[in-house]
Amino acid sequence: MSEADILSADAPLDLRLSDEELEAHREHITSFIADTVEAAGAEGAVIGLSGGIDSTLTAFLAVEALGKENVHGLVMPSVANAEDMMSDAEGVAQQLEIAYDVVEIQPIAEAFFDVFPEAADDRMAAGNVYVRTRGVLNYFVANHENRIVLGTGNRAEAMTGYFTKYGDQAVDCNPIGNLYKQQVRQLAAHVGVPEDLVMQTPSAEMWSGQTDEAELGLTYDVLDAILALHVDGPLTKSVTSRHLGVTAEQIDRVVELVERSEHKRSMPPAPDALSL
Ligand SMILES: Nc1ncnc2c1ncn2[C@@H]1O[C@H](COP(=O)(O)OP(=O)(O)OC[C@H]2O[C@@H]([n+]3cccc(C(=O)O)c3)[C@H](O)[C@@H]2O)[C@@H](O)[C@H]1O
Ligand SMILES: Nc1ncnc2c1ncn2[C@@H]1O[C@H](COP(=O)(O)OP(=O)(O)OP(=O)(O)O)[C@@H](O)[C@H]1O
Ligand SMILES: [Mg+2]
Repeated sequence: MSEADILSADAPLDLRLSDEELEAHREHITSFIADTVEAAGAEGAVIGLSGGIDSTLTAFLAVEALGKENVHGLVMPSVANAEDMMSDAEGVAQQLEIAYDVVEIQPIAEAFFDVFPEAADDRMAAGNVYVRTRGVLNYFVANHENRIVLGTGNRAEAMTGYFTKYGDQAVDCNPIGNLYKQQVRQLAAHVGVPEDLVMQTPSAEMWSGQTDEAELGLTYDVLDAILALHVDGPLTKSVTSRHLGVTAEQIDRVVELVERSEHKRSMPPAPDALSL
């Protein structure tokens, strides 16, 4: 989009896609999933189901792309998960009629906590253990069943580094990785995800009461708009601030999140080869 198009839009925070655009995304993403599975010579996909909107939408699209018999869901509760989220996750698997397992990860995480008890009280370090444990289990099943692991990361999370390095980002592909969070909700509603799941408060559930927006210090509407118009788009900081009605500090915060998380989006670096 050009700067003139952006500035003439009525609702600056609204990254709404038309029905035609949503349908194009649906077809593009389902083809992507089918092609990725085929290119891997795999027989289907594994996906972690949290009851949240990212995994629910990805599961809906995966079933459309691969057929329900080729998607295996894993629901992996820890003590940090709300019970209603876990029953929502099972409800998604049941609605889609896919095979799924419920794997309690608390005992696995406790084995890690026991060997470094001093780290177990650090909620971020401990929360990342839950996330990485789920990644290990996804690959355990994928290796055994010749499946690929579907990631559920969206564009706002990828750009801000709002994921656990080698945790929920340790996947084979991210079908919704180019959609901002608002667009994830729109596409979810479009493909028939139940309304209560579409409107759920986003949470990583690494500790009780965690929410994405409180931790990020930004709502997804503001975050998406700053990413789309300023970081991905052509608007300068001052034009973005005036156009969106956001503060310079909010823009600085987003830019800082993007810059600080560069290491999460690239392969681990090594020094240049020395020719001796
Ligand atoms: N500049 C740099 N160059 C190379 N490596 C660097 C680095 N800075 C940190 N690191 C490494 O990265 C580690 C920190 O990264 P990491 O382990 O990911 O941990 P961290 O980024 O501190 O925490 C993960 C964040 O993602 C959020 N999250 C996680 C999982 C799911 C979701 C969700 O939305 O569902 C959200 C979570 O709430 C938290 O804000 C450091 O311990 C260090 O090993
Ligand atoms: N308890 C869980 N069981 C299985 N998978 C999980 C669980 N918690 C998280 N995951 C996986 O980690 C992914 C990242 O979590 P994230 O919170 O970003 O997405 P979400 O829960 O699907 O959506 P939302 O952002 O609305 O909370 C999930 O999409 C899911 O694949
Ligand atoms: Mg979640």
